[in-house]
Amino acid sequence: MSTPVLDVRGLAYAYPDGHQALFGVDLHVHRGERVALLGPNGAGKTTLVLHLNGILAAGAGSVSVSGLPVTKPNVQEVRRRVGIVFQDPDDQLFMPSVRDDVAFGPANLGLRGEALERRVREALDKVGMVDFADRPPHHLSFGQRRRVAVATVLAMEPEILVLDEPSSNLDPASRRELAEILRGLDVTVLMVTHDLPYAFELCPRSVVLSDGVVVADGATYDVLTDDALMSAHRLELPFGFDPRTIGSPSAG
Ligand SMILES: Nc1ncnc2c1ncn2[C@@H]1O[C@H](COP(=O)(O)OP(=O)(O)OP(=O)(O)O)[C@@H](O)[C@H]1O
Repeated sequence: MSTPVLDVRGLAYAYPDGHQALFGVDLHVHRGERVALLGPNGAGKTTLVLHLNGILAAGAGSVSVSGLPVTKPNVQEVRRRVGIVFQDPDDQLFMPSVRDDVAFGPANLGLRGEALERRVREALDKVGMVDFADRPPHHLSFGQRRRVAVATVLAMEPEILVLDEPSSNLDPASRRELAEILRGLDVTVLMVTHDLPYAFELCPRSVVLSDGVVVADGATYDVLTDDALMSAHRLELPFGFDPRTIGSPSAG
């Protein structure tokens, strides 16, 4: 099989106060996959994500992105390859205009002039925000800001897009629109979420992390319909949502 885009092996991590958050996590994500990372509060999902672009350094084990180890000397290239969209778009948008925010990363990589303009336009086009290029980000709705945050990451042409709770704080229409955008992207996706219907809709595969350990890794349908697994790890389907009555969504 090809080199995984994301290859996490035996990853263990303890915070400086001694709290052990990850115990030997293995996770392999291949090109084009969309994978949901599920698990109760405190499972270690954020801790894992912070290792993917070198914000945290592995205590034991390793993380590689398309064969490149996530280590200090590689951190700049790793951060181009791993695009993380954090939960709060305001953590990612700080320039006077949408265009400037989306241009910031590629300009840092040395892109200029028409090449930079094109990169920005393409990224905004992917999230349906071209018409907002001249607007100050703080004048946009929350849902629009989240889409711009996704564009800032796409403009780096990452190998993997990591999304932390992408559906949080979105109204139903914005939630659906973002799902359509994400489904249409030609990029590998790892999505951290407590929104199990969103995981079901978007990600054919789910990985469940609990107490710092991977306790399940398989088809999202199988994970969400495994009642013993779900209750053992405090995962609950919202009232009225039953994957069995919907059936497996297409992987497309
Ligand atoms: N800076 C820190 N120092 C010490 N312990 C921490 C720190 N950050 C997180 N933890 C602990 O590590 C464990 C994993 O936390 P983490 O934030 O990775 O979980 P999570 O799965 O992302 O949770 P949530 O779903 O609530 O976002 C928790 O027990 C948490 O209290």
